[in-house]
Amino acid sequence: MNQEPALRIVTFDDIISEEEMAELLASTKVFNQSRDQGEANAFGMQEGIISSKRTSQTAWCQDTCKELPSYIAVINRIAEIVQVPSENFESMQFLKYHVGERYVEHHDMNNEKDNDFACGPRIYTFFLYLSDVEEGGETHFTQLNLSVKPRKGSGLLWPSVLSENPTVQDERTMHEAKPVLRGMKMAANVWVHLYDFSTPNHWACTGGGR
Ligand SMILES: O=C(O)CCC(=O)C(=O)O
Ligand SMILES: [Fe+2]
Repeated sequence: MNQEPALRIVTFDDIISEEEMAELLASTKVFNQSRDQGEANAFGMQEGIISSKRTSQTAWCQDTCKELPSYIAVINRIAEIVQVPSENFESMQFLKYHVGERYVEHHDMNNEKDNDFACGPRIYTFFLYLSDVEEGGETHFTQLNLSVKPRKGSGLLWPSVLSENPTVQDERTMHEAKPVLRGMKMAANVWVHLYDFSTPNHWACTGGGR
């Protein structure tokens, strides 16, 4: 019998505390215009291109940010939930959306070329909502007709690949960030790869410096 493989999208309350949010955001003052993943060169280093699809601002948790007790605690919490070692995680990426800003429909596993990278494709997204939003700013799964409203401190986990074959994109998790209509949206991505991300990312792997 041909059965649709299972798909679980899970929400978590209070996955990050007020104090942890404050510590992480205080360490990342520089937000840049969001970039997309451009073409990869021969070494697997992707070009970052200013995005027309994503009008938010982005900042990466880097260097001392990654040594903060809050960062380590949150990352360990996520590793425990997804049962994947934190070496397979990209650094946390913070997002800030003002009124009118959004991210159009896309998939977090770019395409099956991501399998060519040493770190493999992104298998999960663990998304953190770092603010409430007065109106708009939902994460909307376009194929599933499912909208998640930002709630400060909550988390959302979804897969980007099929559990029975993690090299194949799960097209059901196409999604968009709806425009913020009132207020401001702060959030963060933690992308989880199939293989070790930290070691190959020293030389080149998807996600480096975007
Ligand atoms: O802001 C959101 O709700 C989703 C953002 C997103 O999909 C992304 O950054 O890849
Ligand atoms: Fe996304």
